[in-house]
Amino acid sequence: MNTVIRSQLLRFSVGRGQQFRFSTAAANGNDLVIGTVDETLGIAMLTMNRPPANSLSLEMNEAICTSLKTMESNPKIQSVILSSSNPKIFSAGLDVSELVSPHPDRLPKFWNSLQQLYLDLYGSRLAVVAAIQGHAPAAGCFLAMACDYRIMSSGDIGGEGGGDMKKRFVPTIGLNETQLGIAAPPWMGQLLVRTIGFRQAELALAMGTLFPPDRALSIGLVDAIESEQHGAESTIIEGLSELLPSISKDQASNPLMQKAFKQATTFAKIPPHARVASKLVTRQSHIHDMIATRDEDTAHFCGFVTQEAVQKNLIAYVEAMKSKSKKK
Ligand SMILES: CCCCC/C=C\C/C=C\CC/C=C/CC(=O)SCCNC(=O)CCNC(=O)[C@H](O)C(C)(C)COP(=O)(O)OP(=O)(O)OC[C@H]1O[C@@H](n2cnc3c(N)ncnc32)[C@H](O)[C@@H]1OP(=O)(O)O
Repeated sequence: MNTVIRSQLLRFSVGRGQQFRFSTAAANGNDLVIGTVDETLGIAMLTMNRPPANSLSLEMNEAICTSLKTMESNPKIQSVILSSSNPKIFSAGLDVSELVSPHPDRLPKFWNSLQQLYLDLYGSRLAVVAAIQGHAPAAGCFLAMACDYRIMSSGDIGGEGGGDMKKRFVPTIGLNETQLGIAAPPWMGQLLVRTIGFRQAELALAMGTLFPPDRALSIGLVDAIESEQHGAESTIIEGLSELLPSISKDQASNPLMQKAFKQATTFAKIPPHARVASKLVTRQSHIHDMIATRDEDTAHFCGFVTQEAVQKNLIAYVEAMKSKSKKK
């Protein structure tokens, strides 16, 4: 957590399938985010790459924002696929270690970076397609909701275990904050209301419901579900392989990724001014409300998270998470 990460754009080359990367001084030496662009098709791919769970730290939030802004600054790019290098986790939401015994200077900075991520993603001029291959709890769900289109994996046989005892892998999505003893911030909760409607959101927020793919589809939390059983070589779509970063090349025959690619291509063909104007019609008021209450929201968050009772819940939650992971 104390590792200082320099997030700096090293190389941004455009053209078919060329990549740009973020240099990070993280202990594991990994790039937090990998971006690729294809100017001919007008689409880009932003792959989250923060093992083990793509949780959102201050540096991760900033890396996503910087990457998105860089893509936006290229007038030839109209849409972007937001994906994960982890085939089972889209994003596990906020990095809980940012919330436990937080440093008083870092906590507001962290929250500001999340607010900025919301503003940049929800208000992006680009059409963003979320390729949700795995779990998307809490702020992972928020990330997906801030996109323009969501495609979720239907889950598959053979996700875990081996031989005849293979278990079915079923990813889930939702704002489960109440299960952690915290509440989703108002703007995040409102995003759920805007996505699935008042009553469904009211219930889901109170219960902290994590929805499996079929339920997420039926309530409109995602727009499509797709199997991840890789198709035959012949079903490979031109351009996708080049757009995938080198760590995800095996995803070219993944039907979910193919669907995301087709959707991004469709978005890229819509006259951009009309598409962006229509996006503002539905999103501008929510963005303005958030900006107007931003400082208040930060103060509220910092006050809420540092309460003794909340810290106690969070510590117990993190311990349970770690012991579950150790038992595997
Ligand atoms: C009344 C007034 C209200 C006002 C409100 C005002 C302000 C609001 C206040 C607070 C709002 C705060 C908002 C919070 C939103 C959030 O996002 S909180 C984070 C919530 N995230 C979760 O709960 C997810 C936890 N993780 C999981 O459930 C699972 O890991 C998974 C994603 C389903 C994946 O499961 P799987 O079995 O595949 O993997 P593991 O569990 O073994 O995990 C692997 C590895 O990853 C680490 N990890 C997982 N999640 C996180 C995380 N969120 N942060 C950090 N690290 C995480 C896990 O520990 C394992 O690591 P390892 O032990 O090193 O292997």
